[in-house]
Amino acid sequence: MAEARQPLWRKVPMPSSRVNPYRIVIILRLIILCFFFRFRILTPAYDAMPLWGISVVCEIWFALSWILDQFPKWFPINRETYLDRLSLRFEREGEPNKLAPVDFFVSTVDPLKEPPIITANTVLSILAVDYPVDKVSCYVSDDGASMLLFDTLSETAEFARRWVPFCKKHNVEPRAPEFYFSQKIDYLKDKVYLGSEGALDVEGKELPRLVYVSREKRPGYSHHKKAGAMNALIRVSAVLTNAPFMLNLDCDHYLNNCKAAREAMCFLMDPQFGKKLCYVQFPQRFDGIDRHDRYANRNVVFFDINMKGLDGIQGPVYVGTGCVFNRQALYGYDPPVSEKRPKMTCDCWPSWCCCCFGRSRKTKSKKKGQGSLLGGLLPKKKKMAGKHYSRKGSIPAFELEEIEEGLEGYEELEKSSLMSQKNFEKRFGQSPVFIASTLMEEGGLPEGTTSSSLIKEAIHVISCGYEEKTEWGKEVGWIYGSVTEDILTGFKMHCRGWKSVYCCPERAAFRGSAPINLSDRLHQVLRWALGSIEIFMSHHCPLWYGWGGKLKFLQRLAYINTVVYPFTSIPLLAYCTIPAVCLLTGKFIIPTISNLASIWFLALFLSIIATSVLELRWSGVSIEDLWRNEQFWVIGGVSAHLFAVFQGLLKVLGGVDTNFTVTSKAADDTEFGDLYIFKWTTLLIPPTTLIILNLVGVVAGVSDAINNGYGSWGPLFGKLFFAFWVIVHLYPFLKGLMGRQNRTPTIVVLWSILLASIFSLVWVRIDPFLPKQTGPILKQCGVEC
Ligand SMILES: O=c1ccn([C@@H]2O[C@H](COP(=O)(O)OP(=O)(O)O[C@H]3O[C@H](CO)[C@@H](O)[C@H](O)[C@H]3O)[C@@H](O)[C@H]2O)c(=O)[nH]1
Ligand SMILES: [Mn+2]
Repeated sequence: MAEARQPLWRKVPMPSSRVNPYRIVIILRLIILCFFFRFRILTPAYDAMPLWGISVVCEIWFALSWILDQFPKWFPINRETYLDRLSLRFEREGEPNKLAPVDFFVSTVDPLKEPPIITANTVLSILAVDYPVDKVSCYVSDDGASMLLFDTLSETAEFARRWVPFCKKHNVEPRAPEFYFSQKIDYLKDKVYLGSEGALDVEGKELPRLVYVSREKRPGYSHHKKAGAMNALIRVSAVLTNAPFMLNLDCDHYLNNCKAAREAMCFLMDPQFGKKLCYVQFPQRFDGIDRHDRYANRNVVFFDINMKGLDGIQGPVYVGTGCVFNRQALYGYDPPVSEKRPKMTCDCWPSWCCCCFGRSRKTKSKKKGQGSLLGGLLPKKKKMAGKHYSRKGSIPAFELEEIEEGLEGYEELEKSSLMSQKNFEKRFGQSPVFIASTLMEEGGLPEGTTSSSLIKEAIHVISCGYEEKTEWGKEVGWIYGSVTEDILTGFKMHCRGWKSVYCCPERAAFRGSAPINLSDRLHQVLRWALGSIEIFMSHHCPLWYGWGGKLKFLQRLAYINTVVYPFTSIPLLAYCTIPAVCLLTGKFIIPTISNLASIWFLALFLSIIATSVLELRWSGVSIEDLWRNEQFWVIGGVSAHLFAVFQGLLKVLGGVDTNFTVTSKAADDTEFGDLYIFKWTTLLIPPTTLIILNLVGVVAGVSDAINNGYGSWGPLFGKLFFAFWVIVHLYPFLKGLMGRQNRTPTIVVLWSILLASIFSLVWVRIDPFLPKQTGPILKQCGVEC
């Protein structure tokens, strides 16, 4: 009994011996940065003002983006769950099982890029989940309305009758057949069970529900891609099963740990803490990535450093898959306010940290009536469900009293019910069954409904006109307006004051596939960056949206970072080009460097290295992963991100729409997206140009040094170092460009040759080996000549 009362999870703080040095170095780096900028700004290069100006602007941008990236990692934490206590508390012998029901959502759209067998695997892994069967329902959204998938799913359902009992009997992991059988183990070694009848016997044993959903689509209606598909699933599932929690997965992310749903319940069913949670996010882990992870597909730095940092503030961002939602949060409600007076400080250290600073001011200024959308609706709820709902939490207490006082006469009650019915329809659309379901906070279906009428209603709520003139996609459900609907949806919830939790069980909860070739990968980051730009240019931009709300300051910094990072491509490209330009024109951006100044340069480099090393130490990320991350930052930065910025501008200024190109899930993609050749070439040009520019710069530097002696070795070394940096960073890109994994369109090669010829021509014009040549390069040694 006492055991059952114990907490279901625990925050595991990072040891202070790890975090404190890390924080000290961050502060030092900030101070050094100030001195560095003092030097840079006070010593302009008078003969190369534009170059100097550009480089300083770039440096300032880099510093700002560093701050945006760094400070949300100030309070990293880990969490630990206790599954045994969960089942002690909610699964007592002889009593009905009290674990909360969960609706699983799987989305798929393109049967060619996402072969149905992948979805089938995911579905099987869900059906075999270690959770009470009557509490599991699996909804598959097929945006492609593919007959092939429909057939596959009916076969899958049939196969599940064998597969599920087999998994449970032998306790296998993972429960996606393809991945289970691809493990190199001798299945017959210690269990000879294939002949046993029991494993095949499914009679009498219940299986979880499996529902195939393909929403209606018509020309002339906007379908809002994945977000639209998810919103259709919210409504269908509300009508058919209405579990209070839903687990959302992309079709390729199968359940790798059959206890994943239980892990999430340790947080969501926590009596106090759970009520404030909008979702529990799991890290994304991947199969089938090349051993060296050339294109940083695993995103380890993001999943093991940034997300753990956010977990210590208001919670991880939602990343689109592997996430268990609280249904109430998706309905656009505010989290319940705790019974106690609102705390003036957060759990952060030190207590005067910026997030609390912002908050204590806000609590005072909170206006009456704010966030009380439901104020007028409360009586209706009471009437309909005959139960007191805790959504009271979202309404300031004094206001609630007012409402209750106003409810004296029955007439008034009727009137307000009518009003609220209207409000509900405005918000959720015209489905009485759906609206009734939203009031059942504990889940479950309204009484007196027949399954045939429910199915009819389910079809009604996925018709394409259903969302018109409602709040779906604006305040309710997955939010529309960006191809990275995930970031936007999570952001809105955090703005409302919800918290989220990052859950990293030892055995990865889910595993998915990632694009392995360069073209797919660049396309993916292009889409992500585009999504960010879309948010940046919308009214949901975290730079100005929701100030005065409940978004913590550091959390806001993190969200700002997620929408502005693509812009870094511009200074990055400029900064990478400047050295070559310097060498070609003989004008330098750092005219003279004093001993003191060189100390700031050195200190800056050292502190950059030190932060990385200390970050690796508290997170356990390997140096190789950090390196890949850095490399891909440059590769994506000078190509896909840059392109996204232009495409985003085009969209806003010219109204050119962005499309959602689904990432191929099959490991061996055969065709090279023939439709997108033009796009690809455009993407591949900037890095190619960059490399050529730098090679030219290096050659220029070498010949210059040979011609002019000792005087120019300094810039030459700088140049060599820089070329090394660029080449090392672009190495995986080059390999991808040349390698077999990626069939490069001939056009890219042609472009490169063309660019190379242009530069060679320029080179011939300024050949410093010719005696008495007074080309631009020779000017640089000035007096010495
Ligand atoms: O009209 C559409 C388009 C996409 N999808 C589904 O959306 C999911 C994500 O698409 P994918 O191409 O795999 O995107 P990734 O880049 O791999 O996905 C990451 O980034 C996306 C945001 O851009 C998130 O939506 C994803 O969940 C997240 O895993 C897939 O299941 C698709 O089937 C739909 O259901 N309908
Ligand atoms: Mn994916």
